[in-house]
Amino acid sequence: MASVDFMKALQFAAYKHSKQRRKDPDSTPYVNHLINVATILAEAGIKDEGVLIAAILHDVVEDTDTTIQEVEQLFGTDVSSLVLEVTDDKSLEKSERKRLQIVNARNTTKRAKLIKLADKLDNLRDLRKTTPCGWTEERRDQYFEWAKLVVDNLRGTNAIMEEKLDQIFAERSLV
Ligand SMILES: Nc1nc2c(ncn2[C@@H]2O[C@H](COP(=O)(O)OP(=O)(O)O)[C@@H](OP(=O)(O)OP(=O)(O)O)[C@H]2O)c(=O)[nH]1
Ligand SMILES: [Mn+2]
Repeated sequence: MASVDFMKALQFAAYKHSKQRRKDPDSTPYVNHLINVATILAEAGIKDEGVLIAAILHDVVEDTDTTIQEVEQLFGTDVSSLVLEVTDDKSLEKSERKRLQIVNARNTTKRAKLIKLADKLDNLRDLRKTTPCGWTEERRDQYFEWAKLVVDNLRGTNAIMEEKLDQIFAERSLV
């Protein structure tokens, strides 16, 4: 059964991301991505509550006005440190952020790696269906190639998610 803390995280994230939409043609509410990431983890056998809560909150600092301090006050240090580990530094150039994701993936804690794998899996599932609004085919292809490099540095973490990611990479002949 879902805990009070998990439901509070979902409520908080739904509120904070309420004005955001995904970049797909249907402009799916952003919160669907957060629910998908937590669902992927649950289906991969993850019962660690801190990981599931941090999955719900994984984009709240990167993509809303929420600070990491606010996450810490509301959800504690365990969750906030996980969220921090999966948050890109938006003050850096995009190319640098993307490079750092590849490099830093290896040194991330195992629990943060789980969230990163689930995040990439959901984003790649979306990309497999449609090209995000405003993206060229080339940008979509580059995302697959970049995601493969990140995932390669997250391996040995969860066989179920890695298998699903490998299927997607194989479909696109990225091996
Ligand atoms: N595939 C896909 N992605 C979408 C869609 N709508 C929003 N996004 C978000 O866009 C991000 C990927 O786009 P990029 O252009 O590479 O990254 P940027 O947001 O940092 O500029 C992902 O951020 P993220 O979750 O923080 O992950 P990451 O890719 O930065 O690791 C993803 O969640 C969509 O319809 N499809
Ligand atoms: Mn995400």
